Amino acid sequence: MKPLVARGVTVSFEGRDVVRGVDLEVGEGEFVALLGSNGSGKSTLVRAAIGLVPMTAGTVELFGTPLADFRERRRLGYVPQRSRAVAGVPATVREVVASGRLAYRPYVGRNSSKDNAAVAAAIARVGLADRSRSALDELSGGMQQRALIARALATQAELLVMDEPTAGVDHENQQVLAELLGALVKEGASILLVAHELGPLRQLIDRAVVLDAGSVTYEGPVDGVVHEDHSHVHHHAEHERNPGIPGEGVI
Ligand SMILES: Nc1ncnc2c1ncn2[C@@H]1O[C@H](COP(=O)(O)OP(=O)(O)OP(=O)(O)O)[C@@H](O)[C@H]1O
Repeated sequence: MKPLVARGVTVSFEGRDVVRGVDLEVGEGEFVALLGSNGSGKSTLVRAAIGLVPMTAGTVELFGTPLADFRERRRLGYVPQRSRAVAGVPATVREVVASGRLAYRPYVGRNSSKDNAAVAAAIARVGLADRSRSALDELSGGMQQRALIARALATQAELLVMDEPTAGVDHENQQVLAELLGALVKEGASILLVAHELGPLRQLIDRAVVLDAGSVTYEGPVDGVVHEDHSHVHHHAEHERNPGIPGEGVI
C-alpha cells in the first residue's frame, strides 16, 4: 500500500490558489524530493497532504486510507521547517523528542519505559546523546534539525515528511543527515523531502518533483531537473519584501 497518494490537490489562501491540482505519490521505500523556488507552494502541498492545511479540492490517501479517516498518526513522521518548529520554544532536546511519542499514549500520563527507550534510541541515532538536556535554542541549526528528526524517529514512523531539513545547515551536518536518511530508507522507510538544494542528499533521491507557482513542472530522475537553483532569484525578492528575516528558507 503506497504511503501517500494525492490527486488534484488545490489549496487556496484568501482566494488565491497556491497549490493547483497537484498529483503526488510516495511509494513504499521510495525517497521523493519536492523541489521548487521559495513560495512555489511546496510546504503548503505537503502540509495539506498530511492534513495540517485544508484542501480546496483534491483527495489524499495515506497508507490506503482517505485522509479524513486516517487515525494511525504514528505511521507518519512530520519534520517541520526548523524556524516554524523552534522559534520561541525553550524545550530541551529530550522534551522535543519525547513529544514524538505522544501518538502512542492512550491518555495523558507518565512516559512508559518503552517511550523512554525509544526517545533515548532516537537521540543517540542522530548523535545528540550528550546534548539531550540542552535547550533546543542553544544548539546550532544543524543540531536543531537533528533533534527534530529524532522526534520523527521516536515515533518509528513509516513515512517521513521533512520540510527543508538542509536549510541553514552546514555541510558536515548535511552529510550526517544524508547518512541517517540513507540508513532509514534501507530499513524500509519512505521519505518525502522538501528542499531548495539537495547537497549530499541528491544521491539518495529516487524521484524528483518540481513545483512552480503551485503546479508540477517536472517529475522524474533528479538529474533531469534544470534550473534547480533558480530559487535564488525568488529568494532575494522574498528577502527584499521581508528584510527582517535572516537566512535560507527561514520563513
Ligand atoms: N497560512 C497562509 N496564509 C496565506 N498565505 C500563505 C499561507 N501559507 C503560505 N502562504 C503563501 O502561499 C505561497 C506558497 O507558500 P509555501 O510556504 O507553500 O511555499 P514554499 O514553496 O514552501 O516556499 P518556502 O521555500 O519559502 O517555504 C506563498 O506565496 C505564501 O506566502
